[in-house]
Amino acid sequence: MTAPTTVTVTGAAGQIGYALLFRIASGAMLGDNPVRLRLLEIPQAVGAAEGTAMELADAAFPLLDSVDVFDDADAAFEGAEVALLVGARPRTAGMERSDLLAANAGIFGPQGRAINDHAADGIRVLVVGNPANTNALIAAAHAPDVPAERFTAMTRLDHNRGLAQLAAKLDVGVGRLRRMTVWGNHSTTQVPDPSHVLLDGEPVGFDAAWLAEHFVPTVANRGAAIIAARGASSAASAASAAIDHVRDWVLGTPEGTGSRWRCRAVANTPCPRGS
Ligand SMILES: NC(=O)c1ccc[n+]([C@@H]2O[C@H](COP(=O)([O-])OP(=O)(O)OC[C@H]3O[C@@H](n4cnc5c(N)ncnc54)[C@H](O)[C@@H]3O)[C@@H](O)[C@H]2O)c1
Repeated sequence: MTAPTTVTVTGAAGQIGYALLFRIASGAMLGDNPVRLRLLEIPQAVGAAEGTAMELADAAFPLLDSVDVFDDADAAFEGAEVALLVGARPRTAGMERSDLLAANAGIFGPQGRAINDHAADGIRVLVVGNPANTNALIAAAHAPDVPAERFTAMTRLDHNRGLAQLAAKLDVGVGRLRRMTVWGNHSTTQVPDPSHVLLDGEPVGFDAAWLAEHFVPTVANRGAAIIAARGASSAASAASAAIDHVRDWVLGTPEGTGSRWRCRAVANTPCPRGS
């Protein structure tokens, strides 16, 4: 039998955590591979995380090897091969950006150190908690023994939002589109870019005015639109994007989905046809 992969998830009792953990346990993230879940929460939320662990057990996932709950980062990251850093300090009313960064540095600095000292050698880290890019940088800076490219910040939700808008505009299924790009930060200043998008493998053009006036602002402001409609921030779609990000990173991108960059720039090998 294949040895289980150890996956650590922080913020496990939060709304993204609740949507994420069941999909990891089902095999949606790592395929037909058993998983060992290690959940990290703050002490006040450990009880809620234990409730989620009970539900995970009750779901009887054949691929779920074990679930353990911790309030100590060193223990939670022990042997981790994949880490999803979801828990973060949200910005509250009256909070300056500098206060937000300081509060998150107090979370992601120690977690980076714990990853450095306790995770498996091949650890892959996805930072979801906002401000995701800055938090990833902080975590990486505290893990000098882990190659920096092992720390990533999530833009996949913006990517998926872009694909959904394009598919609706073209009136096609999202699965027929490839090579969506998002430049910049996970924030309203991002630049979603469909200029390399292929429909069924063929280039497709979009009206410049539609892109500037509808597409870019819709994708960049989608988070706020979800909050306005739902009364809570994106959770299931964020969890789904995290699953997509890690699955493609660990198992490889589907054919025709941007492997050209990877095979040229990273592996320095010729790209397979159709990539
Ligand atoms: N990158 C993206 O595309 C994206 C999309 C949506 C949300 N987010 C961000 O993801 C984060 C989580 O969102 P949510 O809706 O699940 O929030 P939430 O408030 O429902 O849950 C956050 C959880 O993190 C926990 N937590 C706080 N500090 C922690 C610490 N030091 N260690 C472990 N756990 C800790 C909290 O107890 C809570 O259970 C937020 O920062 C949110 O802004 C990012």
